[in-house]
Amino acid sequence: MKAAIVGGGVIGGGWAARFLLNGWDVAVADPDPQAERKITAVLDNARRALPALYDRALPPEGRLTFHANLATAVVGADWVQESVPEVLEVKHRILPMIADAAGPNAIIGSSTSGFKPSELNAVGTGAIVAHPFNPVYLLPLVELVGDADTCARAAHILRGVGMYPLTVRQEIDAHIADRLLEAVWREALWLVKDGIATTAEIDEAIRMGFGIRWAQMGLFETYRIAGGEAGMAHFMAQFGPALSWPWTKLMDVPEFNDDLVDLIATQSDAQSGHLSIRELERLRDDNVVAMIRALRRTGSGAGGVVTAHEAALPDAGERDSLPVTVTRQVPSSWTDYNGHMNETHYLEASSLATDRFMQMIGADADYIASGRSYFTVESHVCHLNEVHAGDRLTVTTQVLAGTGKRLHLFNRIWRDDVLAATVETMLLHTDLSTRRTSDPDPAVTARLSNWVARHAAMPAPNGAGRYVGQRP
Ligand SMILES: NC(=O)C1=CN([C@@H]2O[C@H](COP(=O)(O)OP(=O)(O)OC[C@H]3O[C@@H](n4cnc5c(N)ncnc54)[C@H](O)[C@@H]3O)[C@@H](O)[C@H]2O)C=CC1
Ligand SMILES: C[N+](C)(C)CC(=O)CC(=O)[O-]
Repeated sequence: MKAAIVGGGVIGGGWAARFLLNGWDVAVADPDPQAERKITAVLDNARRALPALYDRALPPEGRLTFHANLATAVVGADWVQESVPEVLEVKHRILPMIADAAGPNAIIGSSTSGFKPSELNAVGTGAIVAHPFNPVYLLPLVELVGDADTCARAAHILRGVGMYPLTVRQEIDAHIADRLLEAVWREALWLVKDGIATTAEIDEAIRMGFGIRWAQMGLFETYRIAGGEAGMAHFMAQFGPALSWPWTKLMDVPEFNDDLVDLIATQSDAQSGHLSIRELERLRDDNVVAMIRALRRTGSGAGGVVTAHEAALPDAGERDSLPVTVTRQVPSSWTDYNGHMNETHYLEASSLATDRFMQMIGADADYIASGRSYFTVESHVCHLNEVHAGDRLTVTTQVLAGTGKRLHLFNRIWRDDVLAATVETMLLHTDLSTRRTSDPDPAVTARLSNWVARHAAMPAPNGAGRYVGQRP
């Protein structure tokens, strides 16, 4: 699949990373001679952040090309994303050029933050609004506005690259999310202009309180809880009257002039000027990754999107006639003061492989919910080669024994073609209500026996049965 990105600035760079790291070829068209350098910097950040959301490897990266000529970039693309500046005349000039060069089935999305499809298509290009959020390679939301069939096709493609398409029922200036953001932005500008708060104080007011709430429940569910046991009706009854109190200045906007720009920019420099934009991006990305990973535990918000995308990634197949039970990229959070993957994560990778093998023999989530599982009783890790952030790992699982309650596995952790570690592990089938060992369900035993039979003919792995300190 090929994506063309027209306009490779902040947002175009983010789109390029999102498609590229999901295996698409990406062609970028931007007249700025600095565009390639800037996108390379965004990509460096995206490569350390996006794979860290997943417990499985994303597809191999696609091919990235840069083009001075818009038509060369667009030709043959399945998706064209216009991301030029938010100036209607510029979009009106670029969109017909895209439509002329694109194939009839290509989706043309515009990143516009505020223009309606009817405004964009006054020049008749068939574009839809596909409005993303910065950083596009991490945040799943894309607001889709426009022709229903095109939006449905677009939604399918966006889910395939791990995004969350939200189709806006009716076109409106600034769609849904930017109307909300704009309201907060206007009020914040008033607070700074009137000398009530600094930019830093306003940011603390957001991130120490409601900012944390919104990532996991949004506005309405949060306020439902705030109504106490009587829920939303009580919340409305209590705070409804406040709408007519002088809590808000949203009806008018501060005059946009040089004084306001100077005031905000000076305070912002004092607040964050000690860090470069790329450093701030990395700080933001690390925090966002950690938050989305936390949300994966409950399936809330963006966490549920990543989990669903991960489940749809293709199976890894076999290696050396053994099932590949894990493929994943090493996140920087797995590395330590020695500059390589910390020992805990070898066991984590092996544990993920064992979980996958349990699923393959039918000891899956439903089986565990029915009160039966396997407990690990012993593991032995051999560290053979170093692993670094960004390396791709594959883990294979060999069954050494699997009769009765016992499940004896040998997981090999590969860094490309290098054997990085082996983990030999013994598990016992357990009844979760008595917490005592028990025989597995006959269906699990039967599946396991098949694997035992397949692996019985294989030579015993080098290193199986080793103890600490043993010479090779
Ligand atoms: N920055 C943000 O937070 C967000 C921006 N957007 C939208 O994304 C679009 C782009 O915004 P940014 O990336 O922030 O702007 P930007 O200024 O960072 O990038 C715009 C890019 O377009 C390029 N460009 C200008 N004329 C061009 C042409 N004729 N052909 C190809 N490239 C051309 C420029 O060289 C520049 O690299 C806007 O419509 C904006 O509303 C959407 C979501 C968030
Ligand atoms: C400021 N903005 C209107 C360009 C913001 C957006 O459109 C979305 C975002 O990422 O905040």
